[in-house]
Amino acid sequence: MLDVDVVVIGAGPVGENVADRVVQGGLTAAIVERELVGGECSYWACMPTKALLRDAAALRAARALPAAGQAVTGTLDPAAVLARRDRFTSNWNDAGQVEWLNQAGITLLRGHGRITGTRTVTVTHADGTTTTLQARHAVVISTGSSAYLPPIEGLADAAPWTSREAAAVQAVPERLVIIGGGVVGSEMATAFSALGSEVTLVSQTRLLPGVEPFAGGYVADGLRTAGVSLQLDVDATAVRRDDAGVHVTLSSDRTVDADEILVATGRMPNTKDLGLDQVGLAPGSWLHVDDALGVVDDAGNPVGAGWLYAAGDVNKRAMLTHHGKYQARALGDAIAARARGEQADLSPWGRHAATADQRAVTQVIFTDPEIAAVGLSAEAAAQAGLKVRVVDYDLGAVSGAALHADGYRGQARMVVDENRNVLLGFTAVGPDVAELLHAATVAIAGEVPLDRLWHAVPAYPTISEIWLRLLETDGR
Ligand SMILES: Cc1cc2nc3c(=O)[nH]c(=O)nc-3n(C[C@H](O)[C@H](O)[C@H](O)COP(=O)(O)OP(=O)(O)OC[C@H]3O[C@@H](n4cnc5c(N)ncnc54)[C@H](O)[C@@H]3O)c2cc1C
Ligand SMILES: NC(=O)c1ccc[n+]([C@@H]2O[C@H](COP(=O)([O-])OP(=O)(O)OC[C@H]3O[C@@H](n4cnc5c(N)ncnc54)[C@H](O)[C@@H]3O)[C@@H](O)[C@H]2O)c1
Repeated sequence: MLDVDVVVIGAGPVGENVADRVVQGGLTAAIVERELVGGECSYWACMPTKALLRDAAALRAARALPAAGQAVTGTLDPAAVLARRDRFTSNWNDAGQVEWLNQAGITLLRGHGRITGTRTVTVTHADGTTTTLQARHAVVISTGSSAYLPPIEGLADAAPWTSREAAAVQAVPERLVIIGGGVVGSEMATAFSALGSEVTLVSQTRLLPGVEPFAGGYVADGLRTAGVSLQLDVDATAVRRDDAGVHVTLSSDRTVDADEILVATGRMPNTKDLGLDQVGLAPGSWLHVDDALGVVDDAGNPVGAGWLYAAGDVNKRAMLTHHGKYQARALGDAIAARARGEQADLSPWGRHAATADQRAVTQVIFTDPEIAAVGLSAEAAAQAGLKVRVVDYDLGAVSGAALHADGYRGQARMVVDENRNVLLGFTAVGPDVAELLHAATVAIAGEVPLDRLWHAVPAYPTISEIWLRLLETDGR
C-alpha cells in the first residue's frame, strides 16, 4: 500500500498537468499510466497529425506567391514527412516525458488503474502484480477517450484504421476512404490527399457540423480542389474487405473501393474497466462533473463525497488538449487549496473555475484552409436563446490577407451579444488564420465591450485588420 495525497489515473496531457499543479501546491502525487506517458495527444493525435499536415501547408503557402512558387519545383516527399512525424512522437518512446515527471517530483506507476474503494486505486502492472494506492485528498480520473467504431455491417471485420493508425501510418495508401466528416476526418483527408492518396470522405452530415456552416463550406471547397471525393449527407451502410481492398456501400447506392478505411466518427470514454461500479456509476459512461470538476451522478449529486474528480476528454466538456490542461490547472490548484484549508474560488472566471469551457472554447482545425473558432457560433447562440447580431466580412478583402497570398479566400464572423455589446463568438476560415484566434479569445474572456475593442488598433498591413473591418461593418 502506498499512501499519497493525490492519485491521478491516466498520464495524458491532462493527468500530467493535474499532478504537476498539486505537487507545486505542496502535495504529493502518484500518476498511473497503462501505455505511454504523454497520452493520445503526444503519440497518436495532436502532434503526429499536425506533423503530417505541416509540410503540405508550407508548400501551399509558397505556391500562393508567384516567385516563391516558381522556386518550389519538386513535390512533397512522403518519407520525409513521416520521418519528421516520427521525431515529433519521439518514435513512440516516452523516456523524455518520464524524465519530466521525475524532475517534477511526481511518482509514476506503470499499469492499469482501477478504483477499488474510497480514495483507493489498485494498479495492475504488466507482469500481473498489483500496487494499491491510498489517496489522502483526491483521486482524479484523466483517462481520456478512444475512437468510437459505429455498428456498420462488416466494419469491425474489415481491419479499419482509427485515428491511431492514421497518425502512425508507415506507408501512405494509394486509396483511402474516410467515414466521418468531423475534425479528424477533415484533417486526415487534407493530410492524406497531400501525401498522394486518392481520398473519398463519407459524411452523414455536412462537413464539420460543429463549426459555422460557412467555414465548413470553405473546407469542402478546399478538399474538392485537392481532388478529394466528398460524399456528404450520405451513410456508409456496409463494409467488406477482400484481396482487392475494402469496399464501402453507401446509402446513395454507390460503392467506394479503397485500400484502407479510416473511421473518424467521434470518441468514447476510457471508463469501461475503471472500477466505476465501485462508486455507483455505469462502466463505460462519460463522467459528468460539476463546476469544481467533481464527478456527479445523473441527478447531479456528488459521487465519492468530494474526493473523486474527472478532467480532460473523459468529462466531455471540451475534448481538446488545451482545454483539458486548463481544467487540470484549475483542478490541481483547487485540490491543493482545499488541502491547505482554503476555499476554492469557483465563481465565474474565478481562479479555480474552468469557465472558458462553457464560454470560450477555442479550436483550430488544420485543414486547407484553416478554421479558427472561439465561443459560440450563431446557431449555438440562437439555441441558447441569446439575442445576438452576426457580423461577417470577406477576409480576402483585407489588405494584409491580399498581401499574404495571391487569391486569398476566406471569411470571418463575429457573434455579438446585443444586450451587453460584447463578443460571444468568432470564427475565421482562410489560409493561416490560426494565429488570429487569440485576439478573439482575449476579447471574449475579458468581456471587452466593442466600444473599447475599437481602440485596439490592428497593425497595417496584417490580416488582423479583419477586426477593424468587422467593427466598421458593425457600424463604427
Ligand atoms: C486524431 C486526433 C487529433 C487531435 N488533434 C488535436 C489538436 O490538434 N489539438 C487539440 O487541442 N486536441 C486535439 N485532439 C484531442 C486531444 O488528443 C485530446 O483532447 C487530448 O489527448 C485529451 O487529453 P487527456 O489527457 O484527457 O486524454 P489522453 O490523451 O487520451 O490520455 C489519457 C491517458 O490515460 C491512460 N489511461 C486510460 N485508462 C487508464 C487506466 N485505467 N489506467 C492507466 N492509464 C489509463 C491512457 O493510456 C492515456 O495515456 C486530437 C484528437 C485526435 C483523435
Ligand atoms: N485540430 C483539433 O483541435 C482536433 C483535431 C482532431 C480531433 N480533435 C478532437 O477530437 C475529437 C474527435 O474528433 P472526431 O472527428 O472523431 O469527432 P467529431 O465529433 O468531430 O466528428 C465525428 C463525425 O462523425 C460523424 N458520425 C458519427 N457517427 C457516424 C456514422 N455512423 N457514420 C458516419 N458518420 C458518423 C458525426 O456526424 C461527426 O460529423 C473532437 O472532439 C475534436 O475536437 C481536435
